[in-house]
Amino acid sequence: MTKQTIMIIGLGLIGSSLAVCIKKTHPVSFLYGWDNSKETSQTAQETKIVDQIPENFAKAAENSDIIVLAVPVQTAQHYLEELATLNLKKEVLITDTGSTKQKIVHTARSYKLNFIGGHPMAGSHKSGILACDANLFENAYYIFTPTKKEQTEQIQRLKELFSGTRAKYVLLKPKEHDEITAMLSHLPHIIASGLVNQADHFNQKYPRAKQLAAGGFRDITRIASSDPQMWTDILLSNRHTLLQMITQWQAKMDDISFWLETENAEQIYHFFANAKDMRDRLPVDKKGSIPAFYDLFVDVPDRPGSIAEITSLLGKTQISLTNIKILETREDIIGVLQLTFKNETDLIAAKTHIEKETDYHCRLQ
Ligand SMILES: NC(=O)C1=CN([C@@H]2O[C@H](COP(=O)(O)OP(=O)(O)OC[C@H]3O[C@@H](n4cnc5c(N)ncnc54)[C@H](O)[C@@H]3O)[C@@H](O)[C@H]2O)C=CC1
Ligand SMILES: O=C(O)C(=O)Cc1ccc(O)cc1
Repeated sequence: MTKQTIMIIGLGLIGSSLAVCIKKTHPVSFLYGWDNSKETSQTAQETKIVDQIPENFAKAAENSDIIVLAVPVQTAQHYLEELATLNLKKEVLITDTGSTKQKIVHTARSYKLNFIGGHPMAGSHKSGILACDANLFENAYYIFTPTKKEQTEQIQRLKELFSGTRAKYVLLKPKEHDEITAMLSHLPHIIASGLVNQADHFNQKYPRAKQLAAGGFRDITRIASSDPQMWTDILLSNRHTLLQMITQWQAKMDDISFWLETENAEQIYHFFANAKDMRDRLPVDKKGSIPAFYDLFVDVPDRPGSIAEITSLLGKTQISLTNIKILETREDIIGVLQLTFKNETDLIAAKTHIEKETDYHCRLQ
């Protein structure tokens, strides 16, 4: 790739991870970064994730060959509006990373911008520049949503730009994209958060319920830890599709209620058997669409020194942690420590080590 100037707007999880991937494969390119958080901009500058945080947004955008919007989906709409008022280069190509595509593609078209919608289908329930990960997109799907045949050349430019992600590129129509992601990503987020909210209410009656949350509850609700603002934006921008899917979901729940009321064991069995069959046939590609972080949950007694004991144990073995969080700190009970690792090897090594050296119980979810 010839020397290009690229501007990344939004330097959170996705923007900063893309910036690192671009720099890796295109070291001669020049990267501007723009973020409305001073702290994030400062981190991006200090860690050299981008080459420059410009003082003047408009000048930097006008100087860019490619502009990547990696901000929340509603914010991306406003940036398109602003970009449309600038004197951008004639050949400038604008793309985004948002989780929904119809609205943004429509807005870009209304401003006659040279725009291709993009969506790297990998991420995490973590956000912000501190979660930046050069391997985040490896083997994940990276969707582009061109609207015209003539956009082949621009798609090629983007494929080259993002080659360092090592993602698998897929082309979809914006509507197809929004329907598929509504089913496989947006509706599951609603259901996961709904379950947690219901359990929260239940917890008032049985305060120990939270502590007893079993593996299944943790598995299905992991994504309820995602950024609430990001998900509010996503839902509102895929409203019509989601309303239909929620209606279908409600009908499925009505079926279950009816089979329970009528004690219809056969139908209930089919419900589970059919789901098991489909679930067991899902491709085992670990990063096909989702987490790039590996969490270990350790039950620790609530006594001074237990957290330090674990971190120093891991320190001695050179297993590096990317994050540590205390999930439960109430006095009389055992606490849960959430340890996050960058890869599965570190996760398994840490689990084996902690279990060998202590009597703490470890769980993967
Ligand atoms: N988190 C995930 O797993 C995935 C997210 N996406 C999409 O990518 C986009 C970015 O998501 P993340 O990086 O996860 O979010 P994030 O919250 O980690 O990063 C967003 C960044 O945008 C900045 N920002 C917010 N408003 C701004 C404004 N007005 N001007 C400049 N900067 C602003 C924030 O300070 C933050 O650094 C969203 O549209 C999201 O739907 C796509 C795939 C996966
Ligand atoms: O961590 C998870 O399970 C996710 O669901 C991450 C994610 C969030 C938003 C997207 O548009 C794509 C992937």
